[in-house]
Amino acid sequence: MIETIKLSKTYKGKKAVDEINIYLDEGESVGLLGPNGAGKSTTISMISSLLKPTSGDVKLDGKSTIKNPAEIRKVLGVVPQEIALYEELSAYENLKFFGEIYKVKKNVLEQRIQDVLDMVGLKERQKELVKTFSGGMKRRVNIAAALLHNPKILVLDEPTVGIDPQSRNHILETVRKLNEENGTTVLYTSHYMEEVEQLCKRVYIMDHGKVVASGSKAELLSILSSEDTIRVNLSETSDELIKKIKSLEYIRLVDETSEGIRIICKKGANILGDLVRAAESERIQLTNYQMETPSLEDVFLHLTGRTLRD
Ligand SMILES: Nc1ncnc2c1ncn2[C@@H]1O[C@H](COP(=O)(O)OP(=O)(O)OP(=O)(O)O)[C@@H](O)[C@H]1O
Repeated sequence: MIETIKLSKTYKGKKAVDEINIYLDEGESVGLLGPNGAGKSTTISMISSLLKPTSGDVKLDGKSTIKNPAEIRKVLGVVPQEIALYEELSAYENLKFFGEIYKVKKNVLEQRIQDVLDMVGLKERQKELVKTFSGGMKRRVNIAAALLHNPKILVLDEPTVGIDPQSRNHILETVRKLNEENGTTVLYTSHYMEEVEQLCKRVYIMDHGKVVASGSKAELLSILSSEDTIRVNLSETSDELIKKIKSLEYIRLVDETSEGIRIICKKGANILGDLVRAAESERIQLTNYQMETPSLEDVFLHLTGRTLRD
C-alpha cells in the first residue's frame, strides 16, 4: 500500500532521516518506535506529504506521491504532535471547519462529525469550547479531525504524550478499534514501548535517523535469544560498582534503574557469585535478583546501547 524508498531528509547538513525503507500493507498496524530526535516525526511528515524529502520516494500503490501528493492526501489522515485547534470554537465548530478544509462533501459532513465525535468519545461535549478541554481531550478532537474524510490510512505522531491516563486509554482503544473493526491501516509512532506492543503487529525501531531493526514482536525478541536480562535491586548504587560489573567479560550492558541495575549478559553466564562479590567489596547490599522476560525495550537497549527515554 505505502512504501518508502531510501527516504531521506537533511536539515542544514544534518541527516534527520537517513535512507529508510519501510512499508505498510493494507489493514496493518505498524509501529515506529524510537527516542526523541530519532526522526519519527520527520519520517511521517514525509509519508503524509507534508514535508518534501531531500531524496528518496514515498509510493502509494506503486506510484510516487512526491510527484502527485493529492492521491495520498485523499486516503491518509494525520494526527500531528502539536495540537492545531481553535480554542475559542467548540469541538463541533472546529470539526466543521476542518471538514470544509478537507473538502468533505456537505451532505455527509454533519453525519461524519457525529460519527468521529462518537469514535473519540466526545459526542456529549461537542458544544463546549475547546479552551475548556484538557490536553487529552484536545488530542481526541485532533484525532477526530484526522478521521473526518474517512481515511484508509491513519498516521499518529506520539498521540499520548503528556496527557491524562483516561484520554490515553481512550485513544489507544479508538486506534485499536479503527484498525481491527474498520480495517484502517495504522502507522503509530511512539517512544512508549508498551503502546506499540499493544497496538502494532509489526514494528520499526528507529535511532539517529535510521531503521535499526524491524519485524514482529517475536522476531525482534529473537534478537535477544543469546542473552539474559537480570534485574538487581541494591541498597544503593555506585559508579565503582557499575564499573566492576561492566568489566566482567560476559556482560553486554548495565543500565541503572530506580531500584538498582538491569544487566544484559551472555545467556547462561553464572553471574550471581560475581555480583555478590562486587557488591560486597563496595559494601552494597544486594536485596533482590530476578531474571526478566525480555521486552522490546531490551531489544532497543541491545541495539542502541540506550534506553528509549535517554
Ligand atoms: N525543521 C527542522 N529544522 C532543523 N532540524 C530539525 C527540524 N525538524 C527536526 N529536526 C531535527 O531532526 C532530527 C529528527 O527530529 P524528529 O522530530 O523527526 O524526531 P522524532 O523522533 O520525531 O522526535 P520527537 O519525538 O522529539 O519529535 C532531530 O535531531 C531534530 O532536531
